[in-house]
Amino acid sequence: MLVRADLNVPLDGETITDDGRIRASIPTIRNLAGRGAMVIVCAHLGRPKGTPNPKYSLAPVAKRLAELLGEPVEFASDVVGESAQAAMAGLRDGQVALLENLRFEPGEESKDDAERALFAGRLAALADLYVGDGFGAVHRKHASVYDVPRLLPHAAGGLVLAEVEVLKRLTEDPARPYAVVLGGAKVSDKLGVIANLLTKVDRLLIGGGMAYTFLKAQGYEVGKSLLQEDKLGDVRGFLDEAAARGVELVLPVDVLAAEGFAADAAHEAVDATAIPADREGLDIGPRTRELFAAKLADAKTVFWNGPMGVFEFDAFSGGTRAVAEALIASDAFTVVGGGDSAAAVRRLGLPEDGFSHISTGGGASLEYLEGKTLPGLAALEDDQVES
Ligand SMILES: Nc1ncnc2c1ncn2[C@@H]1O[C@H](COP(=O)(O)OP(=O)(O)OP(=O)(O)O)[C@@H](O)[C@H]1O
Ligand SMILES: O=C(O)[C@H](O)COP(=O)(O)O
Repeated sequence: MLVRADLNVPLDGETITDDGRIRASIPTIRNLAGRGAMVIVCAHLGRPKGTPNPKYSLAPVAKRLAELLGEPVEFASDVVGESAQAAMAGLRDGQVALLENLRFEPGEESKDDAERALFAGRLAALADLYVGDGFGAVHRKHASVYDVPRLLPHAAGGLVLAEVEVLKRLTEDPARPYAVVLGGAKVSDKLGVIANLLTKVDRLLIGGGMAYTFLKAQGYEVGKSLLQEDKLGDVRGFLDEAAARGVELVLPVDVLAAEGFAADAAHEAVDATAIPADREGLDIGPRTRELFAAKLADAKTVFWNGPMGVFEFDAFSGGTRAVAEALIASDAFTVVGGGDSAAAVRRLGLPEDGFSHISTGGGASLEYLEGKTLPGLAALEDDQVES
């Protein structure tokens, strides 16, 4: 049985700094192994772009998976090669193996259908059943997510089913005001969802690395902050659209401007309209924290994706903490989505049960909320196609 999981966890060298996604994957793997299946788990880590790279090896994840399962996990040092074949051949009923990072193979993410299908065929040949349980990756039209379930009898895993159930509540008649808070660093991915979100929400709060493209689009300088120059035109369109629809688009009024990207970088709070040219915005400032908390206080539904700053550095974690605390204090239906956002909540020592739900998917949840058909979910719903 091939299980597509999302084990894309943050690493510091070989140390896993947050194992939330591995923990979230355990119940499905344990359930299947417990019922006697030979379980081959496949997953990606980071964005190695089609070539093997030890920095993105899943080896540390295999070790942690074994610890959490309390059972040995055979780790294959390739994806569909000799090591994977040997791991498959050696599996006994109830045993678990993990393949090396799917994204070491160019076929996994290829835009070319034939190339993807070829790789999918090799992956599918390792098993005779497929379980899609990698919720965080269901928005990717990748071989292991989209093509393999077309080749094998398939089912959705428990994690995917549980995530979809919660997100449905956000799409079907959410209690209003409905606010979405966006941040993080995957700016180009996430700018794409804004156009659709503007048709659904009452308030959109933008912080994190995403905010600087908005500030620049309004004509302000952002110094060395994260900037998606090629999206400035789109962002100007979002600002107009929000105004036309009466959606409140709330941007930072101040930021922590740092001398460089480092934990101990000298920094000060400056107006968002006056970021010095040699500085980099690494967190929202104190006035913005208050503003965002006020905008969240009377919301009845809140979805939050993406940290407000570089929370991995203590000095720049205050904005993320403030948003998290505002959600914890509110009586709204609150959902946090995203590997890093969930990791931030745990790293800051905040109670996970302070939120209605913490989702393992960032981009995946956002695209679901947009009302899009997600390739990985569509593939699980489709009738099986003969290979
Ligand atoms: N102002 C900023 N400048 C640079 N990086 C930032 C800034 N604000 C936040 N980040 C970084 O954004 C990263 C998280 O962004 P990402 O978009 O991946 O979040 P996520 O949606 O929770 O995760 P995923 O989409 O992977 O599930 C963190 O590592 C954080 O340091
Ligand atoms: O971290 C995530 O959001 C998922 O694991 C998907 O990763 P990706 O954005 O690199 O496709």
